[in-house]
Amino acid sequence: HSQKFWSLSRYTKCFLFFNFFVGIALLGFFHTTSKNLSAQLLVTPTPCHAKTNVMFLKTHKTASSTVLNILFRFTEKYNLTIALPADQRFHLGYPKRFMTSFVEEFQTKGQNYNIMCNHLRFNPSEVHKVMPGNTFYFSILRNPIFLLESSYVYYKNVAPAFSSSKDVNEYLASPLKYYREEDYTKNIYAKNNMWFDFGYDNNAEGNENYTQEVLKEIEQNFHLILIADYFDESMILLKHTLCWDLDDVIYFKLNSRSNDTVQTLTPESKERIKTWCSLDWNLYLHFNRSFWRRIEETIGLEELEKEVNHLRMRQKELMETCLLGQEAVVKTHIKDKTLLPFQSGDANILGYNIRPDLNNETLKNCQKMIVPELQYMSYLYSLQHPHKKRKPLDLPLPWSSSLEKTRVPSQN
Ligand SMILES: Nc1ncnc2c1ncn2[C@@H]1O[C@H](COP(=O)(O)OS(=O)(=O)O)[C@@H](OP(=O)(O)O)[C@H]1O
Repeated sequence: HSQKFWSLSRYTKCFLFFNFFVGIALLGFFHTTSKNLSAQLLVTPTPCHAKTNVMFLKTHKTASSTVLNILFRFTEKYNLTIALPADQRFHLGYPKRFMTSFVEEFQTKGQNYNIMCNHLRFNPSEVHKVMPGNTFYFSILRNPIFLLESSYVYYKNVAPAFSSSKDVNEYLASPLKYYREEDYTKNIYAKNNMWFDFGYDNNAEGNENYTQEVLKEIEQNFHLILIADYFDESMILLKHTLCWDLDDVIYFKLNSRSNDTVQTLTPESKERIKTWCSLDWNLYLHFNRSFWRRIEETIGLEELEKEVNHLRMRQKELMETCLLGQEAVVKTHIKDKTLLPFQSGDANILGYNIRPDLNNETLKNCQKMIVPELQYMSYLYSLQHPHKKRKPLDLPLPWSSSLEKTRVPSQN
């Protein structure tokens, strides 16, 4: 064969060589194209279904009211059922460990709730009786340094450890002077409050074995732990994990304070919080690490940044549409008193004013983004339990004045 080939004319040989190289080039082209195609098929996410059975453990002073508002709006948008506090209660029995009897109509509804998200102290066996088997469990943590300062101001009149000290720095200089374990139920805000909310002993000795065991248990009970200090990143991770739309996690920051009611922690105080609240500190460090690991393994940092930017753009757009002045205002500047957030301790909790020129539909959507927790919960309660006595809330609700005509919980 090789002899035959060499006896061919120069032109024929050139022609054959040319064909040979074109063939190789085409082969290479099709090979890479098909490789790209199959790679594309591999990375194209299989279409997912939005998860609608969700339990959120609402921890204290961790941006959890903002998450609650997101979940309340989601409940309404998809016509879901929600496990709300029974009778005249505003919480699901907190600080008692959760019991099914704290839920309105549990006896008749059984395991037929989609959402549960009001304050409760976690108690897995009882929570599991209320929520369906395929429920998604998540919660949120905040850096204990900022959390403790926020709690100090907000629970100043509730926790004896706080009310008996002058300010947060004085408290942290010698907490044992003010913190008495006998005041157990009222002092929960003054030491390892997140640990307590997850159902554990906030006064426990934090040895390595015990801490690791608790962390493992929390990992088994919860599918996701968000971090309030990276709230927007948390919302993107939540959206991806639950297969929700971007608009489902757009929010306005709720329950924040005026700057003049924020106390400045000294560097020493900041260090002391790490030891005084060492259980919470370890909890935070552990889940902050797993939060970022999860992001890297799923969304990736580059995509995360893109989506966080989208979220902020959409949030800005909605703030321009909805809000007068486009920012939170102090309580005395809130014009519509039905939108006044609950005030507590030394904190001046901020609220919002809605633009006066909105059409009905937009007005309603905007109001839902800023209506404070107690008002929104009472509204959902009267919708889901129309035959029950209304929650004892003084404030009529902006979009259903006929439903709401009852009295306020006392403000301290
Ligand atoms: N989106 C977002 N990002 C970051 N931080 C936020 C957000 N929303 C609320 N917050 C801050 O969370 C604090 C209120 O927490 P909670 O709503 O959990 O409080 S409560 O326990 O329900 O009373 C409160 O903290 P402080 O202002 O330090 O008190 C809020 O400012």
